[in-house]
Amino acid sequence: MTKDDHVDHVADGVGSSQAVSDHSLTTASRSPEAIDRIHFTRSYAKINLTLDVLQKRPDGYHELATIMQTIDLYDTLCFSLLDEDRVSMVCNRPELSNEQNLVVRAAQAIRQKLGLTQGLTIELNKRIPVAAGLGGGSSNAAATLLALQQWWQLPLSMHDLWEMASALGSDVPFFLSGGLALCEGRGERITPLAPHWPAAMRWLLLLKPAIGVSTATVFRKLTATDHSNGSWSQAAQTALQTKSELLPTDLYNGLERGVLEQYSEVAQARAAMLQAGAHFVRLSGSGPTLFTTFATLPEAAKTQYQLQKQGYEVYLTRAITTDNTEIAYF
Ligand SMILES: C[C@@](CO)(OP(=O)(O)O)[C@H](O)COP(=O)(O)OP(=O)(O)OC[C@H]1O[C@@H](n2ccc(N)nc2=O)[C@H](O)[C@@H]1O
Ligand SMILES: Nc1ncnc2c1ncn2[C@@H]1O[C@H](COP(=O)(O)OP(=O)(O)O)[C@@H](O)[C@H]1O
Repeated sequence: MTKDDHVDHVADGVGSSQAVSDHSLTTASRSPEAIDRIHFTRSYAKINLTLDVLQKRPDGYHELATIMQTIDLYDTLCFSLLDEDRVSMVCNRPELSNEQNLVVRAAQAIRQKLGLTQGLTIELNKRIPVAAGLGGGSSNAAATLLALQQWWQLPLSMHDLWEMASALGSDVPFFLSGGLALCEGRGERITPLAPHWPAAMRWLLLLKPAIGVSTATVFRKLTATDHSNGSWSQAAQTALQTKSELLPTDLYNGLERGVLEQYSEVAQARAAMLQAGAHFVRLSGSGPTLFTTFATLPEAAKTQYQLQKQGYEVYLTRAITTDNTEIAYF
C-alpha cells in the first residue's frame, strides 16, 4: 500500500481524509513548474515498549536497552529547492522555526558532508506532540536524511546515514529503518525485530498530559531500583520472536516510577486511563505521554471518548512498519 492509498486509518483521531489532504494542501498553491521542485515525505512517531536503564557512562549518558515501535502518528515535511546556498525552514509551531531545528541540522549535515551548495526550504507540519517521549524531532531528522538521499540520488551508504543520524541524536538512527527494533547503547545500536505485532495489542491509545518533562531531570532522579540489566528488553525480544506475542506484563519502562512520582499530572492521567477502561498503562520514553493497547476498535474508541470528554489530549493509532515510501500495518 502506498501513502496515497492509505486512507483508512484513524491515527490521532483526525479521520480518514487527512492522509490524502496532506498532499493536496502542499500542492494547492503551486504551479506545475514549482511542483517539480518539491519533495514530500511523512515522519512517524514511536513508542517505547520496553526501556531498561543500565549503568551511567563516563559521557554522562546512561546505557539503554529499549524496544521501539513506529506508529501511525506523523508529521509532514515538504522540501522545496531554493536558488540560494542556505537552508531555511518554516513550521506550524513558530517556536520550532529556527536553525536549531533538527530538520535544518540534518539537511546541513548532508550538504556539508557532500559539499553541496543546493539550497532548500523545509516546511514542517507538526502533528506529533513536541517533547512528549514520542521521538518527533528525531523522526523528522531521519526523514530529512532519507528524503534528500532519495530525492537527490545521493552517493551515501546506509553507514554514512547512520553516522550522521547518530551525531544528530540518540533516537535518530532508529528512525532510519523504523518498524520494531531493539535499540542499545544510547540508541545507536539497532537490531531490527521481525514484524510480529500481537493481535491483542492491535489498537494503541496514547494520552499526552498537558505538561513538559525534563529528560535530564528524569535521568538525574533515578534510584538504584530503577536500573536493570537489559533483561526486560531481552525477554520481550524473545517473546516477540518465538511466540509472536507480547503481554502487558512484558512491557516496562525504568523511567516511569520517577516520572509518576515527580509529576502528579502524569499520575492523575494514568489513573484516568485505568478508570476509563485501560487494562494497563505504560510511559513512552521519558514521557509524559502514556499509552495502553486494545484488541478491538470499539473498546479503544470507548476509552478514547471517555478521556476526551475529560479534556485529555488523546490519540488512537496503530503500530506500523515503513520504509519511508510504503506503510503497512501489523
Ligand atoms: C530516553 C529516550 C528514549 O527514547 O527518551 P525520549 O527522548 O524518547 O523521551 C531517549 O533516549 C532520550 O535521548 P536524548 O534525546 O539523547 O536525550 P536528551 O534530551 O539529549 O538528554 C538530556 C539529558 O538526559 C540524560 N540522558 C539522556 C539519555 C540517556 N540515554 N541517558 C541520559 O543520562 C543526560 O543527562 C542528557 O544530557
Ligand atoms: N523537528 C523538531 N520537532 C520537535 N522538536 C524539535 C525539532 N527540532 C528540534 N526540536 C527540539 O527537540 C526537543 C525534543 O522534542 P521531541 O523530539 O518532540 O521530543 P522527545 O525527545 O521527547 O521525543 C523539543 O523541545 C525541541 O526544542
